[in-house]
Amino acid sequence: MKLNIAVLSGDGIGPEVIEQALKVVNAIGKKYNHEINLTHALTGAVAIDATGNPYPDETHEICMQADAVLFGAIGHPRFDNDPSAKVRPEQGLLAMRKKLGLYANIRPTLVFPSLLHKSPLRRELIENADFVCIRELTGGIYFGDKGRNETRDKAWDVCEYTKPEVDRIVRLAYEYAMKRRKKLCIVDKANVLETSRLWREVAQGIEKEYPEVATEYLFVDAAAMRIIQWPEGFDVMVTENMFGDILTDEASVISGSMGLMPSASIGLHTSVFEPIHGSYPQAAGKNIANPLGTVLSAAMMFEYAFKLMDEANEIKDIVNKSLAEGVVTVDIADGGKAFSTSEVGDWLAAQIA
Ligand SMILES: NC(=O)c1ccc[n+]([C@@H]2O[C@H](COP(=O)([O-])OP(=O)(O)OC[C@H]3O[C@@H](n4cnc5c(N)ncnc54)[C@H](O)[C@@H]3O)[C@@H](O)[C@H]2O)c1
Ligand SMILES: CC(C)[C@H](C(=O)O)[C@@H](O)C(=O)O
Ligand SMILES: [Mg+2]
Repeated sequence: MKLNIAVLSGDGIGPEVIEQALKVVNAIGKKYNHEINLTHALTGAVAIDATGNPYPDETHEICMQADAVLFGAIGHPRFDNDPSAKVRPEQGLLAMRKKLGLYANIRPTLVFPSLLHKSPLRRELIENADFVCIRELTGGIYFGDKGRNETRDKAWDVCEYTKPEVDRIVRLAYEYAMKRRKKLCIVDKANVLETSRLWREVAQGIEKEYPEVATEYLFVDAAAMRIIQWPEGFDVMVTENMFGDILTDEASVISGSMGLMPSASIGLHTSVFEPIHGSYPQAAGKNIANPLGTVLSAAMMFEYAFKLMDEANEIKDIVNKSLAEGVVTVDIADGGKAFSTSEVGDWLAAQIA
């Protein structure tokens, strides 16, 4: 098969983790006889430096033409520490999500048997945890009107959702739950927010169409608690944009490292596959970042974008093998030998060959 992949490495550790994922993608391509065509494009701080725009039109065109996008991470401390910056790397990520219509961000919480000891949560609490957060990705407070008054001593970010936006993501979550253990938790703040009351109203209508699915409604504060108190109680969770952002970083603690968590963003145009972590600037250029979240995002790309399950499963298997054999970066080395980012990538690719 011909697989045309747009590669947006971005900033910080982005290029380092993407390089490892590409070693794996190329090895899989070779083994399974796929023609892998990679087109690299700029986004984030590097795109601002080169073009003034964090998501240039040319990058968007490349993404639109591709079969899938593999995305590293964006963000740079020089913007994080400058509240008055007019253009920011994060705007590039948001523009990409909006322009590609990526309304559903699928973030599985992965529990690896060989890493149970790395989680701050007790083994018996997490060993059976297996849930997926479906995060709405193109609406809410991220995309509403934002601004300052003339004297710049008042600021606002408006949270908005329309019925069709809620309808499509809740339906997607129900369909997802139907293929799993048929449990759906709808996370909102309907006791306070009007947008959440719209979510609940829409969800209650759709709930009737899925009598086989056990539906539960939780307020986001209670959900945050439940994630660490009883994670195995969840199967599929669906929530709005910002709640999903925060809850999935929290859930990454269960797996043992933020560097392990993959995601798939799907919607109207080309799907994007990216780890949930950021550009981790403290580690940039040091060859220490964990590449497995990006490698597992590549596995999700084979599964969701190309429907190539053998390839996806082989990637997941070799990641499990690397964890079991201790071929891991410092964040999960647990005092044992820590391999560099590139050594882990080389090892994974060599297993496939
Ligand atoms: N999707 C994205 O591109 C994305 C996501 C989150 C944050 N950001 C941006 O990244 C920059 C840094 O943000 P931050 O520090 O809040 O979040 P971050 O995810 O970059 O890092 C938070 C912490 O997670 C751990 N971590 C993250 N990635 C890791 C990896 N691959 N291996 C091992 N440990 C890892 C580290 O302990 C790190 O200190 C900011 O500019 C932010 O806007 C981008
Ligand atoms: C960098 C930021 C805009 C982004 C988000 O909040 O969506 C990030 O935290 C993520 O989770 O992908
Ligand atoms: Mg985030």
